[in-house]
Amino acid sequence: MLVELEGVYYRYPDSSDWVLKNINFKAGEGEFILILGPSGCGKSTLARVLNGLIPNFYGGLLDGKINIVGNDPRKVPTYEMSRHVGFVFQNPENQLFFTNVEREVAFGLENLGYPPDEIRRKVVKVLEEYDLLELREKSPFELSGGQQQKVALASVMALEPRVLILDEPTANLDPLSALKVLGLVKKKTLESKLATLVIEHRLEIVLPFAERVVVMAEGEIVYDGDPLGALERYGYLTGKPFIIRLIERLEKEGIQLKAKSLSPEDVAASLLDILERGVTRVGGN
Ligand SMILES: Nc1ncnc2c1ncn2[C@@H]1O[C@H](COP(=O)(O)OP(=O)(O)OP(=O)(O)O)[C@@H](O)[C@H]1O
Repeated sequence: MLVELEGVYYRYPDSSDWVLKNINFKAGEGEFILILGPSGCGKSTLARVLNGLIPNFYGGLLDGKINIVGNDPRKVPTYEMSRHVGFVFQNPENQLFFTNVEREVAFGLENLGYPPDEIRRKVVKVLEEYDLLELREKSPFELSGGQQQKVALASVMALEPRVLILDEPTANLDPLSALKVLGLVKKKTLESKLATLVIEHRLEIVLPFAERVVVMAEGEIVYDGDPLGALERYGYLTGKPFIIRLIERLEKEGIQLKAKSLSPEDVAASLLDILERGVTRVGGN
């Protein structure tokens, strides 16, 4: 397991009650997990526990068993945690500081004391991987929202973290850029055996990538399971994604899709199967 939380409670220095209550959560290699829940339920607070900003930066009272890639954030400084846990903020502008993309990506590695030639090698590799090599001399602030998001992601990925947390990664992106960024993250999660946690409201875009959904409410985890179960119980939290509305609309017509998952590939395969075999209506109107 890369992440193990057992009976975790947390309160900020000025909170009147626990903000996280009895959190039991594990995440292993290659998992892509979507974290859902209404505003104020504790999603960002949970992310801060995982990257060590809680308690190292925020203070407060943190209780319970915590193991993040073999580390307890209460015993390890935040910069050391950043080696293991990559965190991409909702607004990438807030984590970009330098006058060119290359410097931006190199910064974290310099901070961790890597030798210059190793830094150069790692920077080029990550810039290539994220299709940013041509933009290496540009200021991150001249780039589009999608490109900035990729630079923020590349800067974090250059440190080769085992756990990746994305806080509303698609908030500033058009749907196509959002799909591209998430596709890249999903690929990386599987290839490098990361545990990736995505906090996101735009279910429509993230759901097809997630095999596991965690729903939080008032500081507790109230659901941890497959995406369909989460939608059945908590669909009202965010509105149903397009793909679910499509499946329900077809069911109304008596056409049942036998998709293995909600990924566009599986839904398309199921639709093609129907086209090939012809429609067999079951009930419906
Ligand atoms: N720095 C802080 N100091 C004190 N209380 C805080 C702090 N940050 C968040 N809180 C409180 O902790 C609770 C959980 O907030 P958190 O930001 O984790 O929720 P969230 O689910 O991420 O919300 P959103 O979706 O709006 O980002 C809320 O009641 C919030 O007011």
